[in-house]
Amino acid sequence: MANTVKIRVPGTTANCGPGFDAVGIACTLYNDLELTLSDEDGISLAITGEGAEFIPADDSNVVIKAIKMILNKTGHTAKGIKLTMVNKIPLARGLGSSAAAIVGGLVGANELTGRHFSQEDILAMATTIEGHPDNVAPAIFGGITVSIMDSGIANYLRFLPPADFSMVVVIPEFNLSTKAARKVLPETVPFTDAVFNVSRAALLIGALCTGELKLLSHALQDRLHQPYREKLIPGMAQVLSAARQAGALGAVLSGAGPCLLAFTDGNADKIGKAMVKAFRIHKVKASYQLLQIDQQGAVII
Ligand SMILES: Nc1ncnc2c1ncn2[C@@H]1O[C@H](COP(=O)(O)OP(=O)(O)OP(=O)(O)O)[C@@H](O)[C@H]1O
Ligand SMILES: N[C@@H](CCO)C(=O)O
Repeated sequence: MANTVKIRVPGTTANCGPGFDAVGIACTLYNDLELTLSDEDGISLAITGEGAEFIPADDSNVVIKAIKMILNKTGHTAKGIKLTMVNKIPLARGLGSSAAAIVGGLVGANELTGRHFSQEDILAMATTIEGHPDNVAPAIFGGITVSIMDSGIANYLRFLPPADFSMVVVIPEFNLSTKAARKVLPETVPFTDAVFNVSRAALLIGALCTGELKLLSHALQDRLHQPYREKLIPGMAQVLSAARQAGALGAVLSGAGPCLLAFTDGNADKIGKAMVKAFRIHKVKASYQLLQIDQQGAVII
């Protein structure tokens, strides 16, 4: 007995400035997975593309963890897992590589074991593995998502904006794990900073829902995580400022970094080049890509 499924999962950009651990956007950058469950004992893994040389081939691999979670919950008897991955999402750069890996494993295993779980169940399982819902929600549902945790349960809102905008992501040549980027965050923040972020996060969702893109210059501001993470990314403030000067609607740290992301309704190449140049001044090699919002989330292909 062997059955196979192919899954495509988008990368995601989380936080979007003030929406720390809550807001996420699915992006047109994808990992492809092919999963086979069989009676033959053992795990076999073939990875090409981003991070192929760093991804573990044992039970510590988050895709395998995700698959096993579904097998355990369904009592499925498969002994063998064969996985082929073609990765386009760079690892540990702030574009949701771990969320895509987890969601790919869950969606694929769910498909092969009889679709016992809804997308909401997948969100709950993915959040348990990832630790926070802001990347896994858009990886599952596509579009823009706002997620909250209530007594350990993830709830979400998913929407598409009425106005067109693109995202210019600048990818530096070094990586930064989410774990390391969370270690620099404080346990408490000043009340004024909390108010600063609550007001901007509310404005951000309002601006995106109504298409009032000119509000993004205010709405993307953040005091909860970016100021603390700046020291981990040489030139971060200058690269974000270069994006704004080149005409971006606003610019932020993507996820936990180190990628930096500019929102734009034009001038994408000018913005990308200005950001890469500003990184270069700080001796950081970087490249840029133009991304749109992915509307589908994870799909079986
Ligand atoms: N395709 C993959 N297969 C297996 N494991 C992966 C894959 N992609 C990422 N990972 C795991 O996830 C880790 C990176 O996750 P991390 O949360 O640090 O960064 P990220 O998800 O890329 O960025 P962010 O969460 O800021 O968007 C890798 O070191 C690896 O262990
Ligand atoms: N909200 C998460 C996103 C990265 O996983 C963080 O900023 O740490």
